[in-house]
Amino acid sequence: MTSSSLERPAQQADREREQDRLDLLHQQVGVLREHIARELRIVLRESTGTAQGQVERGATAERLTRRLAALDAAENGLCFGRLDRMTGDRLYIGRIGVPGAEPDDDPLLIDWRAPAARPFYTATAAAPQGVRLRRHLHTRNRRVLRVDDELFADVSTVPDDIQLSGEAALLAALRQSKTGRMQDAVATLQAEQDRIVRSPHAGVMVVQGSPGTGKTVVALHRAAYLLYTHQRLERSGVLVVGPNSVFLDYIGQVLPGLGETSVLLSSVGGLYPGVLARAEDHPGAAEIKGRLVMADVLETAVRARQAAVTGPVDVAIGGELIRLTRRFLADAAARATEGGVQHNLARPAFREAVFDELAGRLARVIGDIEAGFEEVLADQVDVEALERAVGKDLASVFGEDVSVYDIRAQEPIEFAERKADWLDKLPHDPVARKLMDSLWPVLTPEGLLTELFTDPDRLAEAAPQLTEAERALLLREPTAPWTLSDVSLLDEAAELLGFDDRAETERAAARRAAQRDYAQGVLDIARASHGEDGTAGAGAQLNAADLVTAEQLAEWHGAADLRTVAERAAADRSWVFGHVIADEAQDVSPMTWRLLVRRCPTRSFTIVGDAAQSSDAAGSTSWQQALEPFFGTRWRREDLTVNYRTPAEIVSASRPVLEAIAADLAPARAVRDGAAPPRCERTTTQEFPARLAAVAAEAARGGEGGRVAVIVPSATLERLATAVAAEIPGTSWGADADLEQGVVVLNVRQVKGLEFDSVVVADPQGILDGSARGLSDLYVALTRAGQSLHVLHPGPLPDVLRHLAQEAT
Ligand SMILES: Nc1ncnc2c1ncn2[C@@H]1O[C@H](COP(=O)(O)OP(=O)(O)OP(=O)(O)O)[C@@H](O)[C@H]1O
Repeated sequence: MTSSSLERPAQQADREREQDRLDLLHQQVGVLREHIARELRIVLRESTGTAQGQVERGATAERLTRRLAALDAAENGLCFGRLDRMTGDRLYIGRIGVPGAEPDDDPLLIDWRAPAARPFYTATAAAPQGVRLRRHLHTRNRRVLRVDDELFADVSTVPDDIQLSGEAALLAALRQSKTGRMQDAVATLQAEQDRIVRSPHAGVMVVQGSPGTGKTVVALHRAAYLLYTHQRLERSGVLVVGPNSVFLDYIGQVLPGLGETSVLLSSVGGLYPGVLARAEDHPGAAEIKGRLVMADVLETAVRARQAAVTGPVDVAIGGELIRLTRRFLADAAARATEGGVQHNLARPAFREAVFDELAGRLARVIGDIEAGFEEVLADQVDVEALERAVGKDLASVFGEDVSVYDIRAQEPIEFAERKADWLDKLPHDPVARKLMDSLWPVLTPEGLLTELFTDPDRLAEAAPQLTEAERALLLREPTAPWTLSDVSLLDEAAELLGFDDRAETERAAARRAAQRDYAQGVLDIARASHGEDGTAGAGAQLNAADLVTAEQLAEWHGAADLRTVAERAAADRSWVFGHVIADEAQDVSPMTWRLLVRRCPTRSFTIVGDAAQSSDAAGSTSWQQALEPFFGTRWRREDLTVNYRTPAEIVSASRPVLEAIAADLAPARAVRDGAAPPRCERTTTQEFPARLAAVAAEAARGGEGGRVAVIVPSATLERLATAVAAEIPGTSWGADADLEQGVVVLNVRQVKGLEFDSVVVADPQGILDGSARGLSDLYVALTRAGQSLHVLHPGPLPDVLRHLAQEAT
């Protein structure tokens, strides 16, 4: 590969000069920090005032705390670049912007997201964009270790291969051993990535790229960029959705490291507040639950709980048998839900209609009886005497407040009073309450789904569109855990059912806890800003922690909701995000797309993924097909073309698998080569677990502190992981795997989006046979390695990997 520019060796004098600059920057950040901490202490010291004042102070404290957090986050690698322009001026590029000491001074540091910083990522020898020199500063613990320069002046050759910005810095970043946590790439973003990160496109953008092309890098940096550029997003927040919690752990540090707190990272299983689904369905069940038709199934299931009776309903109440006709109930149900009112919200209207009918009928029936009495009595008996005689009995039948006086009252007044009387009583009447619970029960999403999937009759009634075999796949035990594919159904059900008290109560409790935690956080920061030895910093008089406890502060701020945007959004199903970023989006099911669009009705989406890596039976292999129902044709596609993760030797190993998925697919070009060719080894079924453990141990020994993944078929994960753990203590595996351990054992679903220095793919045929999209799964497994790949197969090698055996012999 040809370099895009001429690099010159870093001079010691340059390094020293840059060290001076870095010292100045850190000093200025220290001044800023002390200034903000002092403001925060003043806010905390102010005595309580009006409720409005408290809210405003709460908001100010939150803003200042966020600024302190952003300064903290920028500490490592504060400044990483310099641009010298042809015009002679010079810009330093870093994680945050740092103003000069005086208001009129030029900024000391430009935020990487500012327009002025752009040429740092996009200038090339062919199109230098006014840049004469681009310098990368490599720093650690506030020390400048090295500088790499690219001079764009006097370049006589134009590159004919991949154009890399800051090639030396990029390759140095890529050579580092993996830590089990993704690092940000602000210092080395490449031009094609930068274009997507900064895209002004407000609608739906699909970023397609082969494994290792930096789709996740682009997605996360785009979130940070959008938050920087669009202030409004700070209030509404950005939602980043990933495939599972191991993946979220892997990427979890990137955005806080960039100082961003308004981003909610969630796995698909965590998108419904109050439930963290981890279990997986049978692939067949997952596929069915992901179909859009499930929205109709749930709607039918809800309707079946709305007075959907097959005949009249007889109610034994008030000593009478009142018949409610099917027609009456259907009309009342239709009126209650008119205009799309949700089930639980429609219940009061339906109840009012039914109670009104019951009360009227009871009042009339009793009125008729009494009128009959009166006629008979008027002819034959002394009414006054009878009143005295039966008054007691009537009261015992109809209640204390039905007096004999009523018998002689005027009919309309009498009827109205009796009806009103019943209307007061019915809400407390056990028969009436039971009637309502059976005709129109209050439903929770969890209850609705449990009933639906545990009762074959209910399911058959709600899902006539599914075959009997399909319905059988959906049936489960009442105690079965929620699965990943249940989450979008729970959300859909919540949408149909409407407000649910229980969730609100939980939310209020979470809010109180968060306020306490927040208050403690404020105090911790105030304490830290006060100086490690407990003495006040320049100009400071009091330490907030000396003044108030976390509880007092939480109470004092009670009127304001002090949680970060991400925390508030996480607890609120109805939160509307300003932008949604979906990673590994090829696996998102239609029902989950429906949920995501509800979270962002303005349809501002960045969708990143690789159609060839789709292993979810409910996902899609075609963007057009997957997105059309939700976004029509209003989306734009961008492609990433360079593979940063996998060396060329490993890319070639996976190529035939990719071609078997679809003949027209080609892998992205690898930025590196020179890795050892992948190893392929056959073993026997008996020896397989022990041999796998030995191969993993060998990879761990050779990895120089790097990370090793053993990727196995789901069906044999437990057994094989146990064998590996017996050989390598500390081996971690499964849905809770700790990626910071040297060796992890995972199935393909768990390994999605991750990367390791060395990868052992165990039993490729088992991986192929493990799902309907086995080829895509095998492709994912083969493309996780940054340094070395080993394939171990008990039994014959699958056809798509034959070339490995030939290369190995
Ligand atoms: N500009 C860059 N600078 C430094 N490292 C980069 C850059 N772009 C990508 N990388 C590195 O390349 C690797 C692959 O990136 P990433 O995980 O974003 O790829 P991906 O396209 O999401 O892959 P997959 O499809 O497998 O999920 C990561 O280690 C990432 O840090």
